[in-house]
Parts: sequence; structure tokens; C-alpha cells
Amino acid sequence: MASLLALRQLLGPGSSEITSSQFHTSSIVLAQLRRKSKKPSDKPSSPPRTRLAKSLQPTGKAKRLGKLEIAPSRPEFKRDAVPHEGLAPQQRQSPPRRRTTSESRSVPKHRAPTDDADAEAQVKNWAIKAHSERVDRRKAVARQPPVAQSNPLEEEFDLSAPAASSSKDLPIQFSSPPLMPGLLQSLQETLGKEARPTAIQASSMKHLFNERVEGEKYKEFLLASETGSGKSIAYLLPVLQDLKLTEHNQSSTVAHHSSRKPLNPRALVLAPTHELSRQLASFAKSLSHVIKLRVMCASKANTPSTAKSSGTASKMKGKFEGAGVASDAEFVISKSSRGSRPVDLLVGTPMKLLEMERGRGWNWEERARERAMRIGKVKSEEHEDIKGEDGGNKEPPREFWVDEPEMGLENVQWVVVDEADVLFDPDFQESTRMLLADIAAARGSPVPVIPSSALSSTPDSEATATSIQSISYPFNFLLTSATIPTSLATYLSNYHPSLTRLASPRLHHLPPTLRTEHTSWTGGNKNADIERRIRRVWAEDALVHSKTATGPGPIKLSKLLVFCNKRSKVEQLAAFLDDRGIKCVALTGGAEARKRGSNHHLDGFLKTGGPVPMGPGVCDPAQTPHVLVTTSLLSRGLDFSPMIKHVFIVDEPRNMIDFLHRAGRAGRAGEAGKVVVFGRTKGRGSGRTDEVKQRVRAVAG
Ligand SMILES: Nc1ncnc2c1ncn2[C@@H]1O[C@H](COP(=O)(O)OP(=O)(O)OP(=O)(O)O)[C@@H](O)[C@H]1O
Repeated sequence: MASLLALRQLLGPGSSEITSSQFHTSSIVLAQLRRKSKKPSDKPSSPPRTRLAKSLQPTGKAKRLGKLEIAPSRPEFKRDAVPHEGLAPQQRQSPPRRRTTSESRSVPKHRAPTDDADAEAQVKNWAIKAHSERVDRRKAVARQPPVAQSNPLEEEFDLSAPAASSSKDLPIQFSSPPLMPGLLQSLQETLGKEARPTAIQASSMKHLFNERVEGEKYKEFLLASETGSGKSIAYLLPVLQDLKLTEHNQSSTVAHHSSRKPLNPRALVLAPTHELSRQLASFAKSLSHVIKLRVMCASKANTPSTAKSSGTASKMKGKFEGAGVASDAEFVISKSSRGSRPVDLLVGTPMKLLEMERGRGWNWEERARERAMRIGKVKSEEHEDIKGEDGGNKEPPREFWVDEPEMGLENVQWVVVDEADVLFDPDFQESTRMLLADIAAARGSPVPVIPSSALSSTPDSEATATSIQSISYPFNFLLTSATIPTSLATYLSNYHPSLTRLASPRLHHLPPTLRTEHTSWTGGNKNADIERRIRRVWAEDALVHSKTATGPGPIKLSKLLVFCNKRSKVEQLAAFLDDRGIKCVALTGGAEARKRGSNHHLDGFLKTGGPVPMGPGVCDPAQTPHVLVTTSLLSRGLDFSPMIKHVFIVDEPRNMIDFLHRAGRAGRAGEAGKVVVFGRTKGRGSGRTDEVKQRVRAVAG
């Protein structure tokens, strides 16, 4: 109850809807009322570029097959949130307004003293009149009944669609379902003994630990819930438990298939970035240390796969072997265990895993051709022939070689696609689907490879609908994300009609403990505005410290995450802040620091199980970085430290999906947080800011 009150306090009027047990019912009624009362002209304009799925209900021919289950609302995390609200120093009274240039101009310079006095009195009267008009206007606005906030995403994503959900059936404790003792022990060591499952974890425990249903060989599930709601645990627990239970059944298969490849994982987790892969591998390792499963991260180094930097397969193996157990989640195969003790869980990006499976260099030729085409160097064959006959200097054909594959896929029982909307977007989907198809083929049940152009088309006629051939992978297939765009929902409905969708009631909303603030540029130097806001955060921390500290000691200043849209902006802002005595980490896609093959470049920002660093200078933002400036690169999946209470969004978010992920790096696991969105409140661009405000309000509700 205490946490309910705290949340209501944080969220203000209307928050009872999301924190009380009536949330689900009331949101259904509200959504129905809104739909009934809405005229077509009331429709909010569609979000730019990416659209969120309107419903997770399967569409088209899938309508009869798939299931959707929405977990009932419940207080997500056990511990009470500590609100950051109300601790900010009172805002200074705004200084007396100066005369505008037009006002000054309206008073003639050379006048008789009486004229001057008159003019001044007149200006004063105008000012008083204008002020009283402003006050009246504000009062009138305050008197108006609050207008119900229309939520554009409610139009996009309709959770009130008929769903079979029953709060009675969902486990309320981690010990409720048959979670094996070793796994429960590691979980309690990681989260504390008091931890209770979140909505999505409870749903996953209900469905993913079940024995397989007769006739259904493999599980196919989508887990969809807001950022920071514990999806990693929701999929890792069932996967790890199953891997442990089937460890011995597997050994015969492993021996049979174990080919000559050094790695034969039984489960794969795909993630879009190396940083996320490393963090997930590290987390999976901490969950599996008691049950003794082997977890490995494929993202050893973030080096590009070019011929120049290549090594042979044996060199690669040598690197793995020689490295020992690396500091963060790079678990390596020792010579003695190779072949006899396969890796249980391997985490990596689809490209990296493909490279391990097909051999380093498998796509060099194709990439070189693409590159040549891009720079206009490809000539037609006839042209080359003529040139050859003419004795022109024909370049010798470049030779490409492919290293030996390091990984066999025959034993893969589970595939988890984390951040599924990214891994099925145009940038990643080719490698993701290629890898999935390779696993299916390696396991003896090849699947059709659908051309990308046909992927997200909606079947509009009966004939088209029947021509779509659903895909049935010969392994357990889990997808997870905090946002489900229409393209992914359509793809899943078309090609995975029997997939069960598990959703939390706050999907496509900000976490309840994350507050929003809109702040206006002053019209001067934007970097200086950002600096000022950062220093205000630290002033608030100092105030809290002065009220709560029991003895002398350094003030622990919170850390901040600043999201920009462009690399150049990241570099420029970081340089400005550094100049002003605020040490920053600036991280963009091409940063040198990313090539080191560890997450040390994010030390102090990412959540780790290890001890919090102490020592001189650690609490001083001039000596230890307290600000991380980045692009959307780090907006996906990464679990940031609870020390990050503020996320600054200084460029207009590209779409609401991007916004939800960026903002969701704070306010995780029930921690209090704030997202500060910068924009213009006056003049050019203020219209866009208003639009952003409305959208943000909608996802915050
Ligand atoms: N039941 C729980 N009780 C307390 N803390 C939890 C619980 N489940 C997860 N956590 C913690 O919540 C944090 C966020 O978890 P996780 O990274 O899995 O969220 P997520 O839903 O995957 O977020 P995102 O969508 O941003 O990837 C982690 O630090 C995790 O340890």
C-alpha cells in the first residue's frame, strides 16, 4: 500500500488508474468509451516514421491460432521507490521584466519632463493591464475541468482487445512454480530474498515452465513489456532451467553431432549490440553459477570483419584459448573441455554468430562487390573482356578466403531474440533470418527463406493469405521487446501464427516511477543550457545530502545520460562540458573505445553485480565522468546503474519508440527517475515541441 501511495504521489492525478488493481478494468472501460465517442476528425496524427502495433492480437489467417495474454496489473517491484520530487530548491523569482525594444522605442528620447512622466505612467498602466489579463487568463484555464488526455498509442496498441488473462493463475513468488533450487538461490542472491516476479516474469513462469503440450514440439512466445520490467529474467529463467534439466539427455546428442567445431551451444541469445551482449552474458552467468551452466559471450571484440584484420580460424581459437576467463562475461573454452563440454548458452549479435558459424570472411566477397558497386568501380563483363583482349591492364581478381567455422548449430534448443523489433528491422533482419534458417537447416528441418520485400505485407485477400507459408522452427523460439511496431506484429501474425503473445498492462508506456519534465531552451547557447540543467540536478543532490547525511562524507552526485541524435552533436557537447569542468564519456558507433572487446568504456554507468568504486575523486564530476553523452546506440536493452536518475533528451526524438527506449534507461526496476526533454516553448519550432509534449504525456499516463 505504501508503494501505491508513493507512486500516486509521483504520478499525480489519475495515477490510481495505473497503480490500483482496477487498472485493467478502468483502462478497458476508458478505451471503449473513447473509441465510441471518437469522430474520425478527432484522430491524432500518426506518429512519424515508425508505428507501434495497434494490437498484439494475431491478424489475417492467424486469427484463429495465436493467443494473447495480458498479465494483470500489479505493483511491479518489491522495494518502495524513493521519489526525487520536491527536493529541488525553490525556483528563483523571475527578475523584473525589462522593457522590450519596441516599448523603449515607443517612448521618445527627447521630451519635456512632464511628457516623460506621462509616458512612463502609460507604460506602467499597460504593464499592469497586461499582467492582470495574464492572471485572468491563467485563472480561467485553471477553472476549466481537466481535459481527458487522448493517448495516441492507445489507438495504436489496444490492450483492451479480448484477452484471456487470469490473475489467479499467475505465480506471485519466484518459489511458486517449480523453479529449481539452484536457480532460485542465484536469483535471490542477485535480486534479494524479498524480490517478487514482475507481471511479465509471472506470465513467463506460468507458460514457459510448462511441460510441452501434446503435438506442440517447440515453444513460440513473444514477451512484451515496458523498459526495465525484467524481461531478461523472464526469458533466462525458463531457458536456463530447461538447459539444466536436459543437460544429460543432450550429452548423447552432443557426442553424436559434436562435429569438429569447438563450440556447440544449446541456446543462443541474439542482441543488437556488443555492449548488450556482454551485459546479458554477464547477467546469465550470475544466474547460472549455482547450477553450473556455461555461458559465453560471442562479442569478444568489436572489430570489423575485414580481410585485413582477419586471422585464421586456428588463430581465433587460439585467442579464445589464450584469453582465460575475461573480466566481463567472456567465458572461454579451455583446451581440455573442447568437444567434451559444450557451451550451454551463447550470447551475441546475429552478424557475429553468423561469422562463427559460417567462418570468418564468409561474406567478404559479397561485401567487397557491394562496396565496389557503391563507389562505381564495377564494370560489365564485356567491357572487361574487351579490355583484356586489348591488352589493357586488367587487375588480377582479388582472392577471398573463408576461415574454418567455429560453431556448430545442431544442438541449439532455444533461440531468444532480444530487442526483437530491432533485429527484425531492415538493418538487421537479413542476418537474423539467415542465422535462424541456418539453425533450422543444421537441425535437419530447413525452413523457406522469404524475400525481405514480402515480409511485412498484410494479406489483403484470401488468396494472398493462403499463399503465405508459416514458419515453424525446430527449436524453442522466444522474442522480446518493450515496443512492438506494426511491421513486427504483422510479420509475426503472417509467419508465426501460433506464437503466443504475453504482454504487460504498461506496454508502450513509460515505467510508472519515471517522471517527465519539459524544459525550454533559453535561446542562447544550447550547450550552456544543458550544463545549467546538469548542475541543477547536482544542486538537488546536495540538498538531499544536507537533509539526510548523518555524518561528514562526500556528496554522492547522481550520474546522467544525455541522448543526442547525431555523432557530431555528441562530440561537440562532450567537448563543451569537458571544458566547463564536467568530465564526460562520449560514445558513438565508431568510437575507438568500443573496439576493446569489453564494457569497460561504460564503467560507472552500467549496472554491475560488483562493488561500487570508491576512492578519491570518485564523487567529483571534474575527475570521474558523471555524464554519458551518446546516441540511440545505447538506448536498447542496457541496464544502467540506479545512480542514473536523469535522462536528458536534447534533440527531438525521432519517434515514440526511440523515445520510450531512451527514456527507459532510467526509472528501472522500480527506481525513481526523470526524463528531461528539451525543446522550444516560444517562436519557431514551438509547435513541434507541443506535439512532442502531447505524445510524451500520452505514453507517461
Ligand atoms: N522481480 C524483480 N525484482 C527486482 N528487480 C528486478 C526484478 N526483475 C528484474 N529486476 C531488475 O530490473 C532491472 C531491469 O531488468 P531488465 O534489464 O531485464 O529489464 P528489461 O525489461 O529487459 O528492460 P529493457 O526493455 O530496457 O531491455 C535489472 O537490474 C534487474 O536486475
